[in-house]
Amino acid sequence: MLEHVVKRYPGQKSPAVDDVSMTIPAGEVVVFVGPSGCGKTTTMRMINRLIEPTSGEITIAGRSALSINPDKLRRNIGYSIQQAGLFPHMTIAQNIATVPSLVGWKRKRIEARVDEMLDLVGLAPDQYRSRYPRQLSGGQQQRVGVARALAADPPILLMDEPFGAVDPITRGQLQDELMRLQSELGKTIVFVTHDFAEAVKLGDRIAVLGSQSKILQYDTPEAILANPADDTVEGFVGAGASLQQLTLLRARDVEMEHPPTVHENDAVDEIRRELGPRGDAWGVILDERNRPVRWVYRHELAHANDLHDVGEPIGETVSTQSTLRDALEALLMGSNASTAVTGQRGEYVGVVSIDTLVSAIQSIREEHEHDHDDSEQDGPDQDGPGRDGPRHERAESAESGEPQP
Ligand SMILES: Nc1ncnc2c1ncn2[C@@H]1O[C@H](COP(=O)(O)OP(=O)(O)OP(=O)(O)O)[C@@H](O)[C@H]1O
Repeated sequence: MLEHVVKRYPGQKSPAVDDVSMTIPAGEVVVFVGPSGCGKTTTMRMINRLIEPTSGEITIAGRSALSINPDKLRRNIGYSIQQAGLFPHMTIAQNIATVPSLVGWKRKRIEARVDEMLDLVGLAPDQYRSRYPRQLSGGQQQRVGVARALAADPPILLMDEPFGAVDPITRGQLQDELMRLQSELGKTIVFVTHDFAEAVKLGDRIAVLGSQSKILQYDTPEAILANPADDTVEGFVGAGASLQQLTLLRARDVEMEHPPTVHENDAVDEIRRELGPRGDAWGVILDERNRPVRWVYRHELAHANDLHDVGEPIGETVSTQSTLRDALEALLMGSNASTAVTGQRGEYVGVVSIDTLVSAIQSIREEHEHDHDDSEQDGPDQDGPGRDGPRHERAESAESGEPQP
């Protein structure tokens, strides 16, 4: 918890951080987002006392951070930064072992922990433990940076633009991985970025900061997207707000549509009957294992004798775990204004149409229209669409193999 925290750098007229108060809930990911130079890094570094506040109070689990020896404090707070900040002259294993060695772990325990951490971040220990940082790609170095920050199992993790220096694809992968890790570890994470989309993806809560770290809005991503506190926040959220809202919901969270279905081997008359006389009616053709294969339109059936010969390929499908953003992308690549949704074994479940996507955005917006003022105290709304558990579970990728609802 930060209370009236001020940081004034020597020789500066105005403080870099001016009177910031906020509570960071345990076990959540809180993202500081704001323009360059607004004081995000300064605010974050005061939490582990890499920077000493000029005034104000910082308490961690009820204890004043200023009363804890700074070295001890920092050993309990993992820290990872842009470009990983690895020690170039030390091997990957030595880098990861930094804090465990400092706190006096036995050699065997450290070795086991290094391998466990490498596994956790998706790097084969045999291959990587003896390499030096320069022998790794940027993305791999970031992974090691995260492994090092987690090595001594600190309850709190500070991450300062940790994925800022990698290409967009690697960045997306690292974000997915962090969400997977967090769903296992449940750390309290403070994450700094200037990328609002990254904040939406990773944050349970986002603090939008203005100059001198003034908190312009501190709320869930849903609430900020639906109801920016003022013009500055709105400008920051940007024109992509509606699209970003689609990353907050999964296909399984919305009511899917269920057009008529037919199996390839069924008689053409069956689907004719189901679709009725309207030429623009359409349905879904399934194969013998119930996987969706083609869209079929009523007007194509006039002279058809066999369902193997009609329809348009369905192309990209999404799973019930996929986000609505994925569904939109699949929809835009296909021929029908709908995306077929499949279950764990690829079996057909229903379709998400463009109308479903539009109404999902509308319902998020309406839900947050009136609760904006008190949402800071209330915490996340557990009943709303998409509030089906901690955010990191909800937005995880389709590969997670979670049981279907
Ligand atoms: N050691 C320092 N001495 C003097 N001024 C500093 C120092 N560190 C930062 N500042 C100033 O404090 C302000 C906030 O800097 P800070 O690095 O916290 O911002 P930031 O939001 O993290 O920026 P960025 O996104 O560019 O990293 C800036 O105006 C910066 O110039």
